[in-house]
This record gives sequence, structure tokens and C-alpha cells, in this order.
Amino acid sequence: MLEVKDLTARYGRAQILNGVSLRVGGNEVVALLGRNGAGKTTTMKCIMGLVHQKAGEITYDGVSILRKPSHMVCRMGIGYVPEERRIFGDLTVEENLEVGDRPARPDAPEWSREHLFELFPNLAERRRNLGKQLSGGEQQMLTIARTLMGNPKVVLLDEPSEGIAPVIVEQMARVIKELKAEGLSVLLSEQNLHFARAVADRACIIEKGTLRYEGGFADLDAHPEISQQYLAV
Ligand SMILES: Nc1ncnc2c1ncn2[C@@H]1O[C@H](COP(=O)(O)OP(=O)(O)OP(=O)(O)O)[C@@H](O)[C@H]1O
Repeated sequence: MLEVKDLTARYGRAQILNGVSLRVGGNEVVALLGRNGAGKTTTMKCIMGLVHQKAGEITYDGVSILRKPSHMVCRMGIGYVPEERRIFGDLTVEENLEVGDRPARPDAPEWSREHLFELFPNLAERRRNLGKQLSGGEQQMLTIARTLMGNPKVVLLDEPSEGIAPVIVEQMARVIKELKAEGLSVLLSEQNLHFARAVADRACIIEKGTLRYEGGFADLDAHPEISQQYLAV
């Protein structure tokens, strides 16, 4: 479904990705793991058309998206939740959701506000609060909910468990499992192996812009030296 092949990327003269290949199949949750600065965000930004100096191939349902602008990538059904929370502080929770509303897609689940409030009960309770009145974790949830209002088929989540309270991390894990149950595919970037193991079907590990591992968590557990070498565990 989403396939990245031999992707290289640079910012100015700095080479950041050195040939990353990964794929996210239909209804699959894949964790892109790596330390700070490994290139996880850059990989996601390349998929979303937000990095211009890049080469290799990125296809979505067999169509090249390597050179497509980000609004086209979104329109094709890929939703992106960046690490920094992008909510409108002066709009209410409900209004923030309205902003993300896009037409339904025949091949992806359609999300209504009420359906999202079932998935995010905290947001339901705070539906008339302003974005800026929410906690960091609630803002993170709102960013995901607003992305879902675009009815994507694949969601890219950049470090969803980063910097939020443990109780919200648990809710986040539940939400990701629910997205899979609804039929979505998810690529999530993570530094936390424990969280990734709880929600993902497969793991990819990158270090300094190079893919070091791709496979299941059982194999990763059987070879702890891999995580020790490439992750902060
Ligand atoms: N706009 C930019 N210009 C120059 N270098 C950048 C830019 N954005 C990121 N980098 C560098 O690219 C490398 C990869 O960064 P990236 O954000 O992709 O890593 P990451 O794995 O997502 O890490 P993090 O957990 O810190 O988000 C880092 O060395 C970073 O300093």
C-alpha cells in the first residue's frame, strides 16, 4: 500500500537519509524506531511531500507520490500527525474538528464528530473548551482526531507517546489499536520500544538515516543486541 524504496534525503548539504526502504501494508501498524535525530521525522516528511531534496521512490497504491505536493498526498488518503501539536488554540475542540473535515472516501472509514468523541472520551467532555485550555496529551489527541476528520486510509503518527503523561500514553495505545480495528494502516515513529511493541505489527529501526532492522518484535526480542545498539533502551 505505502512503499518507500531506497529513499535518500538531504537538507542543504547535510545528507539525512541514506537509502531507507520500508512498506506499510493494508491494515498494518508499522513502528519506525530510532534514537533522536535518526531520521524518523524526515522519512515522514518525505512521504508527505514536505522535503524537497530527495530521491528514490515512494508509492501509494502503486502510484508514485515522490514529487507530489503535500495537499495532494493528503487528498490521496494519507493523514499526517506531526510531533508538534498543531491545533488552533482560539477555536473550540468542536471547531478544531470542523477544520479537518473532508469528504468521505470510498475505501476508508468515514469519521463523524460523534464517532470521534466515542474514540476520544476526554475530548467529548471538553468539546466546548478552547484548544489552548487542553492539556498537552489532550492537544495530541485533538490533533489525531482532526486528522481523522479527513477520512484517511493511512495515518502517519510522529512520536505520539512523546512528552505526554503515562495515563494518556495508555489511551494513545488504545486509540492506535482502535484505528487498526477500524481498518486503517498506521506508520508511527517511536523511540519507546515498549510502546511500539504494544501497538505495532512490525518494526523498522533506523540509525543515522540507514535502515538497520525490519521484522517482527519476537525476532527483535530474540536479539536484544539490536535494540541495545540502535535504540535508547
Ligand atoms: N530543517 C532541517 N535542516 C537541517 N537539518 C535538519 C532539519 N531537520 C532535521 N534536521 C537534522 O536531520 C537529522 C534527522 O532529524 P529527524 O527529525 O528526521 O530525526 P528523528 O529521528 O525524527 O528524531 P527526533 O526524535 O529528534 O524527532 C537530525 O540530525 C536533524 O538535526
